[in-house]
Amino acid sequence: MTQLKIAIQKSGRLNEDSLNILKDAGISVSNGLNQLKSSASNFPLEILFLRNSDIPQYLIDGVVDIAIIGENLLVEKGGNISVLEKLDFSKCKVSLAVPKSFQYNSIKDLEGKKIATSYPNTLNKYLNQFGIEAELHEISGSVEIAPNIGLADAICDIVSSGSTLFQNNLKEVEVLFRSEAVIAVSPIITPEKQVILDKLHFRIKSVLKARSSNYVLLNAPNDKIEDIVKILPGMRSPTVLPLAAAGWSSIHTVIEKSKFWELIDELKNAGAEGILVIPIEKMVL
Ligand SMILES: Nc1ncnc2c1ncn2[C@@H]1O[C@H](COP(=O)(O)OP(=O)(O)OP(=O)(O)O)[C@@H](O)[C@H]1O
Ligand SMILES: O=P(O)(O)OC[C@H]1O[C@H](OP(=O)(O)OP(=O)(O)O)[C@H](O)[C@@H]1O
Ligand SMILES: [Mg+2]
Repeated sequence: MTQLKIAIQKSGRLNEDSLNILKDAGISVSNGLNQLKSSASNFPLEILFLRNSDIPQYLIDGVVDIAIIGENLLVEKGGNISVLEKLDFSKCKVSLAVPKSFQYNSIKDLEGKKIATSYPNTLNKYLNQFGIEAELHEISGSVEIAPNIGLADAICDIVSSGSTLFQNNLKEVEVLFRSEAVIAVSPIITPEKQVILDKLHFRIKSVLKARSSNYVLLNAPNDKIEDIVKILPGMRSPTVLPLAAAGWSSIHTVIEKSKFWELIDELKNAGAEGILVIPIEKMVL
């Protein structure tokens, strides 16, 4: 039987969230300690646990069909790998940073400077856009230490909370790229495997939609229903059910988490009471 091959980071930031999204999509994967390969028991999926930095090449060569990987790494490695879906975790930036004492006004200030980075291609492309020539030093980790040990004048690396920059007395001056974990697809996926991928993609979209939405129930006097319904986005139209108490109804709808706090004051002002917010497990549109 044909199986789709997915690469997942063996250990590190992406590992747990990657396994969780498969689990939420109803796919059971057993991954014992130090296991490098596993098969899902209830879906035609083979899982390979690999080093993050090796994954783009495996995709290019078609050794794996898809992968869960940071988009920043795909951009850095190039190749004809497509992004099927952004997964809303491992959000970070690839940024340029300089020591706090560096009087930075524009990218021109980096002309001729030494820059330490784990992302030389991404950085080169960015500098070329502005016609800046700099001396790039490629290092694979702990990049932020480079200016403090006299190795570089600036760095280009991943920034998330900014605490590593802060601890090393650096300030972010340019954001080159905003990244998050994605499902990446090999350029040489077969039509047979594409059918399996379409099924997996459908499930993952349902998981992502559910993760970003809540089910909301509220009570309102009947004469306020019209005003409240106007405020609510809903999948199609909110459900309105009568309460046991005469003249009152319960209104049910789905609200995107990002919009909830904007809507709540409007709903209360329009007469909504007893608002309940419930997580959604899956959402199939
Ligand atoms: N501090 C961070 N916050 C959020 N996402 C991050 C952060 N650092 C890295 N990432 C994202 O997570 C991915 C994996 O990062 P992780 O630190 O686990 O591995 P790595 O250092 O890139 O590579 P390796 O697996 O070779 O050690 C990165 O490619 C990036 O997309
Ligand atoms: O803005 P922050 O929240 O501080 O995160 C940014 C840091 O996180 C990553 O390092 P990681 O811990 O993965 O170590 P590494 O250099 O070995 O990859 C990245 O390379 C930055 O150094
Ligand atoms: Mg890292």
